Amino acid sequence: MTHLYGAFEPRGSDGGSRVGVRYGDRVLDLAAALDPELAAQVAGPNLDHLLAGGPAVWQQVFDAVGVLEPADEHLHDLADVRLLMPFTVADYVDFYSSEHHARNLGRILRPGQPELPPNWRHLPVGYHGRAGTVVVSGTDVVRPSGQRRTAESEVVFGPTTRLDIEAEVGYVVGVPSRLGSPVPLGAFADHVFGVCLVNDWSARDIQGWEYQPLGPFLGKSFATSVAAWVTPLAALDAAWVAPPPRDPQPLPYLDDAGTAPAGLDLRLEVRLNDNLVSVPPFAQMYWTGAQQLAHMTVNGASLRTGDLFASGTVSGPEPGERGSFIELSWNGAEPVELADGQERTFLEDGDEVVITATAPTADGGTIELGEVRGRVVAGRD
Ligand SMILES: O=C(O)/C=C/C(=O)CC(=O)CC(=O)O
Ligand SMILES: [Ca+2]
Ligand SMILES: [Mg+2]
Repeated sequence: MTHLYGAFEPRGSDGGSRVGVRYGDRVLDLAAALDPELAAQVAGPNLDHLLAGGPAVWQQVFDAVGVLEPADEHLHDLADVRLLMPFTVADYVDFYSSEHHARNLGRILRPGQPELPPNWRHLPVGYHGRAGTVVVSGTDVVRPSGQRRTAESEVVFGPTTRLDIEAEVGYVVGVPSRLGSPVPLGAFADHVFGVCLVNDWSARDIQGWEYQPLGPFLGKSFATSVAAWVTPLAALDAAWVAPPPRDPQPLPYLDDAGTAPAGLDLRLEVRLNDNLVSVPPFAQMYWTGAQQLAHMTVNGASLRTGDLFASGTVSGPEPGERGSFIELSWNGAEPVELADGQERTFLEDGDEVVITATAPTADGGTIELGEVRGRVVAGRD
């Protein structure tokens, strides 16, 4: 058993979608396996009902899953099911909280200017994304078309020539909050159910032309992939680590000095066509999920069940720890070598990207988060 929760539908059945827990290469029909009272908490086609249940219910289900001895009849081979979106995405926010990523992008896109914008160390910079185009792992990603400006300053339209990934970790909100009531740092675990891996696909040429002054728009809204599996915070007890030191000290609503460690020691791996191209370290993120949540609601903006907020691209200090190809290839100047003698700057049609991650456990082992996988297919004419 692993504590990975998702939604699945047995192939060729008309029984519909339901909540599943991952057992190796099988998936357990959770509602069928739990006693009726707890089963009611995981009712429905996906995790939405469980998410709304709140921390006491989450813990009850987690504990029950931990001691289940499921009957074979409730287990389905992964090969015989279709994995679906694990929850209904309400709002989607994406942050920019890796200092290494932000500095790299500053150097690449804004040479001659300070690497970090002046606000960066004072608040977790973010933008609102497009919830309706968040897709489950395994969904093909159609190469988007859009406007871009050529090196000769001509404005043209066509398929992106600089399609990229962003390896990220997403937080899944379960418990809503009231409009007008900020969620303080200490209330993070009252609202957030768990995490899932995210690939924030990005068309760098579209993005570079459109993004000033209001930020990313069509260059990122064509698709964002999430893992089919959500890992509850309860499974990450041994993964909390102190985030890097902050300078300057954040304003009080963001100041986590003296709180329990709020960084997460997740180790990501990014593969392109089965080549390991990067190992981004999530423990080094400057701003934590709790700070992102506090910032996102400090103006009184409310949360809804199913809100997804992503960390921002995870990049570490080393070249092999960068979570995007614009960084790995340094804007195309240094192609990434693949094992078969091929190289890549940005993605080609047919390329498949898989992001995986592990987290430490109390006994010195690791658990795996659910992967996020996506293949690029040619744009439609
Ligand atoms: O620095 C920029 O202009 C652009 C940055 C990004 O595209 C990154 C973004 O989406 C936020 C992140 O993933 O960190
Ligand atoms: Ca992003
Ligand atoms: Mg996106």
